[in-house]
Amino acid sequence: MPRATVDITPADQRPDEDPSLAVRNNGGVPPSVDPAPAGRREALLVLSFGGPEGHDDVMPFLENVTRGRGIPRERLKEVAEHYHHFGGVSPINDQNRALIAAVEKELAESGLELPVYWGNRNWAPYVEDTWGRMAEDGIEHVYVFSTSAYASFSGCRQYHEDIARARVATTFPARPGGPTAEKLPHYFDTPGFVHANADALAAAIASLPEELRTTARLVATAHSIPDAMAAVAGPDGHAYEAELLAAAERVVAEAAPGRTFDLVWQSRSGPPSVPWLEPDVNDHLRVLAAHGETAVVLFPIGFISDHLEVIWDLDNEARQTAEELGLAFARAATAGTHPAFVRSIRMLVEERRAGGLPRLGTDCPAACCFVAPRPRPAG
Ligand SMILES: CC1=C(CCC(=O)O)c2cc3nc(cc4[nH]c(cc5[nH]c(cc1n2)c(C)c5CCC(=O)O)c(CCC(=O)O)c4C)C(CCC(=O)O)=C3C
Ligand SMILES: [Fe+2]
Repeated sequence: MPRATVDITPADQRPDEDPSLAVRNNGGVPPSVDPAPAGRREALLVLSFGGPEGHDDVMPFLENVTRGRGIPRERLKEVAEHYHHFGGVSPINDQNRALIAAVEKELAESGLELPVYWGNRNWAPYVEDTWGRMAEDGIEHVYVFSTSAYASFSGCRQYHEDIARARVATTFPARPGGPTAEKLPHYFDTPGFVHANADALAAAIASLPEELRTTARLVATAHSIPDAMAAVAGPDGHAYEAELLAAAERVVAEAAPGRTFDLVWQSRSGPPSVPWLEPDVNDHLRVLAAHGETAVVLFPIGFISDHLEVIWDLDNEARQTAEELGLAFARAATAGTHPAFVRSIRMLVEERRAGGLPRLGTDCPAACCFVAPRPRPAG
């Protein structure tokens, strides 16, 4: 079970009244509960993290990611090395291109005529530029699919802020602010996302030597976040952990019914003095080995593609930890372009176009998941 060491700030004591926060939800345009008006020119935007495309991009990219967030310089140098191992190229960009191609095909096959655009927070194509292009193309409304399935500042609110920033930056005269927007809801519990992860978990279990398949410990992983960020995730706090737990339960129920699993955290950064969600996956493997476990299957449900945090932090670091401990090791793939996942993305769009009830991730309360940027030290 995830640890909860921080008091939840009750929803009614959070700064809901700050109007600037409300403006950041979907760029200040409330999503409609009515069906999409006929004839409106709409698009789908895949909004992602971004990643470097070569050695020279690495440091500027990392500075974009961590601006104002108090990550020590030493940590940046260490993470830069991870990227340099892969020629300075993050796999996330090609993975997003592949996802977009799969979604375009899915939309076309189901008769939904919706152009698909791509924009990132931290690297080209920047979402601000994409927004300008959508405005020029005459797009009036955009459904935003963010490449994170969960609540939290990093996984949800920051994407709302990206949308708001992009709308402010769009000054195209014929359409100031560009298209209106609605961010699609959290999708950790959609059948397609669950099924894609369950398929991958079953395959990873099957990759182990036969005698270990039924006894291997199943370990779900997700990006660690600061305790303070976890405490304010979702309208009542701790939604990041709760949603991950719910997703992992569904995935295990489908892939390995009746078996137990652990949920642990990876890729922590930030100064050691700041508490983040624990245990770390490597520490957890040590505990498992000490308790006589002989095999582990990691399934990184916190991510939707096998990007750097997966292929470095798990396939390299955690695998090495397991080897040192004598634990047999397998790692399940992420959802990627699994057809069931791609289908569920199309269904999210269809659901929003049909109107309907407010959903978390789309209709977030004003201060939901809000974490103030760390103030810079004076002087
Ligand atoms: C919850 C979460 C997700 C999942 C949701 C989502 O996908 O959005 C995620 C995804 C990702 N994180 C990524 C990369 C990085 N994250 C960093 C830093 C941080 N991540 C955080 C959280 C998360 N991160 C946090 C709280 C920080 C501290 C700074 C801050 O408070 O904001 C840093 C700085 C160096 C370091 O400190 O490690 C890097 C380089 C990449 C790209 C990988 C690639 O290139 O393939 C992806 C997809
Ligand atoms: Fe991250």
